[in-house]
Amino acid sequence: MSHELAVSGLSVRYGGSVAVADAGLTFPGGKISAVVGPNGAGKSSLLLAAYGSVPATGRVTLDGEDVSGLGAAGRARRGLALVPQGRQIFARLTVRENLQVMADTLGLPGEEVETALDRFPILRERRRALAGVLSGGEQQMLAVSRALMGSPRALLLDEMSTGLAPLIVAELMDTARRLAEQGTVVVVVEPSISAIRDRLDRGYVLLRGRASEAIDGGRDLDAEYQRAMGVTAPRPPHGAAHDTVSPGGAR
Ligand SMILES: Nc1ncnc2c1ncn2[C@@H]1O[C@H](COP(=O)(O)OP(=O)(O)OP(=O)(O)O)[C@@H](O)[C@H]1O
Repeated sequence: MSHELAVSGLSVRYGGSVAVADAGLTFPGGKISAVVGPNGAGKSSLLLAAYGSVPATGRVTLDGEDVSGLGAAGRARRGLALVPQGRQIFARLTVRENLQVMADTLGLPGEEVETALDRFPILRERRRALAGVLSGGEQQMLAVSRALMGSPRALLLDEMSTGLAPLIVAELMDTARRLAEQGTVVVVVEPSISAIRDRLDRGYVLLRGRASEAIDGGRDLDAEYQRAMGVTAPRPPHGAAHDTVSPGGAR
């Protein structure tokens, strides 16, 4: 079954400043969607608001069910999962203990911990290691595997690829693709998608809290983002030379 996550009229305010302004975005299962925007555009705020861990106005629906009235724990139990920026694993617990905490939180049986350890071979190998001593890529795999416990309907990945080697990013994107093929909603949020654009199906550009229309195709999404940031000149008329301007306009 293919799932769907949608937000409409979603706004996030911190005191007097607006981080997300009246956003309306739809994330269908079966596809890898991206939200791309520069630092401070409101990407994390958007994800956290969808997940229910920052106060927001507007509506969030999962498979048509309005979950706006639920907190993060309630939304997690409905099948929404978030890998937050910075991963937020428990550094002083072992890999296995980190997974056990999630199993306990969601009331899952012990076998789920074994399944989570098997999701990436390195996790089983390092199951007794303290999570704090894992490499960045290993920590990200732990965070992703933990988020997948309980088979969520929608997985939100906040800056998953930051600081990771291309091979690790490729492995994580393979996992994302397998999930999407099973109908799971997969949303990746990144300040740059140049390295992964061929792995993306669609997405939105977010600038100063405002989202674009949905854009199909990772390459078109990246091109639109570059254009919006002033990195690439608008596509010239047919037959004319294609100028590339300096990236000085980008933040
Ligand atoms: N807890 C907070 N309190 C006050 N302002 C905040 C808070 N969190 C974020 N902001 C502000 O909201 C705006 C959007 O921040 P947000 O972290 O959502 O952007 P982002 O696109 O995820 O940025 P980055 O790529 O740097 O992580 C920024 O101006 C930021 O300073």
